[in-house]
Amino acid sequence: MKAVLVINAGSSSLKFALFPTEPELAGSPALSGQIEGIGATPQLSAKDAHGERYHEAVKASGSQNEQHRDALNHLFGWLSAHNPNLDIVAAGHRIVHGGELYSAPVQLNEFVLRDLDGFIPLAPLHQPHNLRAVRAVATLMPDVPQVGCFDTAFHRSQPALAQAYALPRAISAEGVKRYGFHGLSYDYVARKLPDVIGERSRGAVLIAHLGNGASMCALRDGKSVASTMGFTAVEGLMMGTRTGSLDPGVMLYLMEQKGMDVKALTNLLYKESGLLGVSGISQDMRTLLASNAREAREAVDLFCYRIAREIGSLAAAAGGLDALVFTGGIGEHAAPVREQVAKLSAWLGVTIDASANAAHATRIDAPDSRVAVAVIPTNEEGMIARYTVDLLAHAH
Ligand SMILES: Nc1ncnc2c1ncn2[C@@H]1O[C@H](COP(=O)(O)OP(=O)(O)O)[C@@H](O)[C@H]1O
Ligand SMILES: CC(=O)OP(=O)(O)O
Ligand SMILES: [Mg+2]
Repeated sequence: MKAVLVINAGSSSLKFALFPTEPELAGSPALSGQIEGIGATPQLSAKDAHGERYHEAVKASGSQNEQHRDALNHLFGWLSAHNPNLDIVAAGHRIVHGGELYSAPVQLNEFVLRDLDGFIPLAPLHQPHNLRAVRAVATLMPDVPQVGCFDTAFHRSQPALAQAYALPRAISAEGVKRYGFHGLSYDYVARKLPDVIGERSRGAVLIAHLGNGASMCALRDGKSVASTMGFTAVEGLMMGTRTGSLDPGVMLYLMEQKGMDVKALTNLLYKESGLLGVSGISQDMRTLLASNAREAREAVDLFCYRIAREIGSLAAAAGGLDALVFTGGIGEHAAPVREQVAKLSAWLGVTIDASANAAHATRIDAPDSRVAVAVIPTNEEGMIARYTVDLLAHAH
């Protein structure tokens, strides 16, 4: 089987998919899955096109970085053992940060990788793992062309104003500006919009990508005009373990009064806060929704409140609100979160239908809702496969 291998490497997980290139890239993978729990007890789970499921433990030890390497080696061994005729013709990767240099997918080589190494400090939870996966494929399969697809690229259509921070010009000129992330997800959902909301897809649309990382994007005519994430993937919404927007004065206070250094602050902002920090129980929305603890309730309430506040802000950036779309693990599956966000956004004309919402229907707006409300499952891997095939087709 000739296939494109798609890799989406996160801080503790490695998502993968194989998309057959023949007879046509139909958009559905022959095999997809992930290795989760890298750094603790990594487990591989996958399912094939026939619905068969696979689960196995992954042997990995040592530091997080060593475990990532072990996980990749395990994945390649597993893929070839399960697909004896597998012929990987290309690899497509999610690369979180493309900075100002990369505003479209690009074929990866050592020079491009060196540019991308420069963005590691801007996305410490993602970029090093993304690039490690590219280099591992290059070592194992040196002849396989590889394509990088950037989370930041979709947002390069934003007006300069939406990308600006109120910093001195010299610092802004160095590239300290708002980039925005989850662009592969927004691009995928934006392409689906006309089928789901018709003409309104040309108007003011807000997409809420609520996963482990969470952000929102305002679109006009299908193009990004503003987003909640900025220079790094920590700004904006409250997330699984990330703070989202925080008064910068809090950081100065913690440095001055508590003696916290860069490492401690990075841990605090990226790993110890968000749903996990506020609840003290879990970063997993499923666990929090199932819990009776007051702290779990407070974490979910704050998560929804922050989304509703940002909806107001993005509606201002988009000049209105014609449609609100939920996607990502939480957006697609957590009906109580959608309900709470909709209630807080009633003043903007958002009303949802309780039974459609409970059933995770594609359209969940009530008949009298002024704003269309939709649930569109995202497919970052499918988007990467499409970009990869398109780019390589044009390269030859
Ligand atoms: N059925 C569900 N109900 C509520 N939350 C869910 C459900 N399924 C997944 N989630 C939540 O989705 C989040 C993970 O989202 P996902 O988009 O898969 O994350 P990632 O950013 O790692 O790709 C977790 O908080 C998880 O609890
Ligand atoms: C950019 C980002 O936050 O990604 P993820 O949702 O995969 O953590
Ligand atoms: Mg994600």
